[in-house]
Amino acid sequence: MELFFVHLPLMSLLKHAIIVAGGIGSRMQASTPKQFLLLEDRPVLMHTLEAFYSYDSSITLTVVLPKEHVTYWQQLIDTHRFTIPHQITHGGRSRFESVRNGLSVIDSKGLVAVHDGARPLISSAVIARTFDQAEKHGNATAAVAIKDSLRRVSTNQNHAVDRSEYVSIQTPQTFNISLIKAAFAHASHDQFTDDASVLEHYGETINLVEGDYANLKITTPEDIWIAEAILKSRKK
Ligand SMILES: Nc1ccn([C@@H]2O[C@H](COP(=O)(O)OP(=O)(O)OP(=O)(O)O)[C@@H](O)[C@H]2O)c(=O)n1
Ligand SMILES: C[C@](O)(CO)[C@H](O)COP(=O)(O)O
Repeated sequence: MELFFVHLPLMSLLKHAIIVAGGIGSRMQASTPKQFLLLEDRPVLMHTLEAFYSYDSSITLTVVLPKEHVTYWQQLIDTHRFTIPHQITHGGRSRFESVRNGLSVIDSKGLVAVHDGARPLISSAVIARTFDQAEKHGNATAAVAIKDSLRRVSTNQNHAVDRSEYVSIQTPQTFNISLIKAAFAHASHDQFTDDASVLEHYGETINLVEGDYANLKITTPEDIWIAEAILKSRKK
């Protein structure tokens, strides 16, 4: 008797992204939180959402905003005729709390990319890399090699350290949803500066993938000029 095997295509897991934009941007020293500042013709946060939507228009987008800026964001949506679908939830006092709030409104299984709203230049290639690797390993975090020399500083001294032992961590940080929710539920404090650290604290090994130097985090005023220069160079 002959047996026939039907090869079904592997079903891809459902994709979500939480875009955290719940901070106040104190280091930018602007009157409006940096995620709403104009980068060329539209707010930083719109560039970020467009990047995820152009990676995959079927992705579910959750935006975390400071509660007191939700109305302002809705006005910006009208002004800029912004049509990318997304749900909104409120931020917390720390980035950790904002991500946790974002996770709490996602009730399906699959993969979730957590990304800083303040990283508007993220490429489809880096987003894809984190989703592909998270599908295989349960988590994937974008990282780049350090370009500067590094020194460890203490009160009265400083010492050179070997920079090849370090990488600079970016977002997206992409996870199996059940796993990252369990890690956030288990966390004993809210001072984690990123989500991979929350998962590591839960006992998992972090899987690094190649990020992109252009995926800068808008943090201080000159970052806006640099981001605009990068956008301009992409149009050439
Ligand atoms: N309570 C917070 C703090 C930060 N973030 C978001 O996390 C990302 C990275 O944080 P950071 O660059 O530090 O933003 P801010 O906290 O806004 O900036 P600052 O530290 O200069 O005040 C940003 O997109 C920011 O909006 C957030 O959603 N909720
Ligand atoms: C998540 C992050 O962007 C990875 O580099 C970074 O840790 C955020 O840190 P911040 O102090 O909130 O800017």
